[in-house]
Amino acid sequence: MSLLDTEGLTKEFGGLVAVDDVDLEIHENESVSVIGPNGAGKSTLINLITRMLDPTAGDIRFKGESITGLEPHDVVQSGISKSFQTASIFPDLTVEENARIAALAAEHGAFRFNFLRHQRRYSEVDKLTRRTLDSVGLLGQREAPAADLPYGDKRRLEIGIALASEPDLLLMDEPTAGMSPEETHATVDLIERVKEELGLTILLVEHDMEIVFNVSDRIIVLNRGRVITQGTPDEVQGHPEVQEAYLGGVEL
Ligand SMILES: Nc1ncnc2c1ncn2[C@@H]1O[C@H](COP(=O)(O)OP(=O)(O)OP(=O)(O)O)[C@@H](O)[C@H]1O
Repeated sequence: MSLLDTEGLTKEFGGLVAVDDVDLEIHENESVSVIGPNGAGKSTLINLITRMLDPTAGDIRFKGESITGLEPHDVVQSGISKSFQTASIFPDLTVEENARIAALAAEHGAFRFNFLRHQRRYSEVDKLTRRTLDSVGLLGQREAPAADLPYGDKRRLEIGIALASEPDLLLMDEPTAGMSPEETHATVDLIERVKEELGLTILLVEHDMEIVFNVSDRIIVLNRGRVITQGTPDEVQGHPEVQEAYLGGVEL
């Protein structure tokens, strides 16, 4: 069974069809990248899955159940998390405080219906905070104000914050945008490591083809809201429509 699938997923903005009748299937433990030219509908697709946007038509299923009617925080509780760009970090708080807030938010959902067990949960928040920082290699910097972290480490913290809810599916929208080559390498290594260690499934939107071809088991190509092809990196690389649509005919 697929972990996530969409059927006829469509989003219109006025007369513009940003996501057009998209059927996707993402399997457990896969790394899938969505690529396509500017305006192809990649971010809109991710925002539909996190329920930040309402679809015009179609259905989204996670672990076999429709999530199309859920609120965004219920989607997180169901096991889907998105690594937001710097917006999710509180710059005046320390790295540890940032991770703790994410851990608290994650635990809050779990103890919503069980207030008597708050006390026990606090030690779980401690554990989760520590594990979150450890998983992204930031335990050593836990006392630093988040604002003082180098850019690449800020992005690691965001990935950590997304991991605090212990998701099954991690969505990432251009995780290496604005990074130096060294930071990009470190982030790609981090993505691969957390995927292995935490048994994650990853759905990635990315422009950097080196990253896409390195980390993806499968690539989905969008153009004008429609899936024009999908397959392994090798299959997609040679596809004439991809070269035409995505690269304007330039060889990859
Ligand atoms: N909130 C919105 N209101 C109106 N139009 C929108 C909105 N969000 C996106 N669009 C339009 O929908 C289309 C798809 O946009 P989207 O941001 O999903 O593309 P993208 O593939 O992520 O592009 P990029 O690679 O440039 O980030 C574009 O034409 C965009 O202008």
